Amino acid sequence: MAAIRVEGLCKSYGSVRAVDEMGFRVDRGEVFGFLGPNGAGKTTTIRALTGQIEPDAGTVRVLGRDPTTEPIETRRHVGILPEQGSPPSFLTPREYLEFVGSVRDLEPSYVAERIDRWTDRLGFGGKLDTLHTDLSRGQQQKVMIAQAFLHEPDAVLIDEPLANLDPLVQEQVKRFLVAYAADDNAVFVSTHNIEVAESICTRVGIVADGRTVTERSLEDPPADADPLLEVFLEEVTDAEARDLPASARRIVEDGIDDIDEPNREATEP
Ligand SMILES: Nc1ncnc2c1ncn2[C@@H]1O[C@H](COP(=O)(O)OP(=O)(O)OP(=O)(O)O)[C@@H](O)[C@H]1O
Repeated sequence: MAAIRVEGLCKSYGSVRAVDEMGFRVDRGEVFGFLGPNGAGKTTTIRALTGQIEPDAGTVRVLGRDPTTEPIETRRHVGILPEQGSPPSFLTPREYLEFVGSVRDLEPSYVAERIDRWTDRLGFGGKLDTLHTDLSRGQQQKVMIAQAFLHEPDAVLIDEPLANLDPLVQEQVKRFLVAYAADDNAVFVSTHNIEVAESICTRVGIVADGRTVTERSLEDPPADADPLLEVFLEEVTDAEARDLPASARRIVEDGIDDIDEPNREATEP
């Protein structure tokens, strides 16, 4: 059984079709990269995976549960790291992580051990009892990473995992994500960052215009495989071109220099 399965997912906001027949699956053992440009429908898909919105159509399953009908149970079993999420300003990291542990029905001694492990791993031990409001954005991101993994979930949904982190911590988090997936867990990473995807993902789905336009394994790629950036640009440009009227499509497909020049002589005074 796939850890995460999405089939024919559609979601509109008024007249905007944000997600249009989206489909992909993520198995245990994979770091799946959800790669797409701004407005491609990534956040909307994550909101469907976490039960925050009701799809107009399609099937979504996370660890065998339907997030639409079981949003709380689904969220209890997965780890979620939202892109814009920040811990509550009026709590310290220790208080917040203890709160997350109690919401997840974890034993206090287990939570204390997990807090120690995460503060060591990410190096915010000195800030455990400082109010979040007095932490830097990167330090707050570390706390958010710790909360997502506190209960050792079988599947994690991560939006831009390395935002605001310094290069050293980025490297540590990347290695951790790879090792976490290798331990028979499913890691879903939504990102714009092709280098991040290339360095940690076993497979990527390129998303454009509300759907997965192509998927590609990054494990043992053939020597003549096109670079991921090239594939990404080509797929995204193609998807954008499909939505344009014919005249504009020619500009996108041929490049602006290849468009026939209007007869300047005829129009110039
Ligand atoms: N609440 C909303 N109301 C109306 N339109 C929305 C809403 N949320 C998203 N959209 C539209 O849906 C489309 C997909 O948005 P979404 O946020 O899912 O994209 P995204 O891939 O996460 O983009 P980004 O990388 O910029 O965060 C966009 O055209 C966006 O303008």
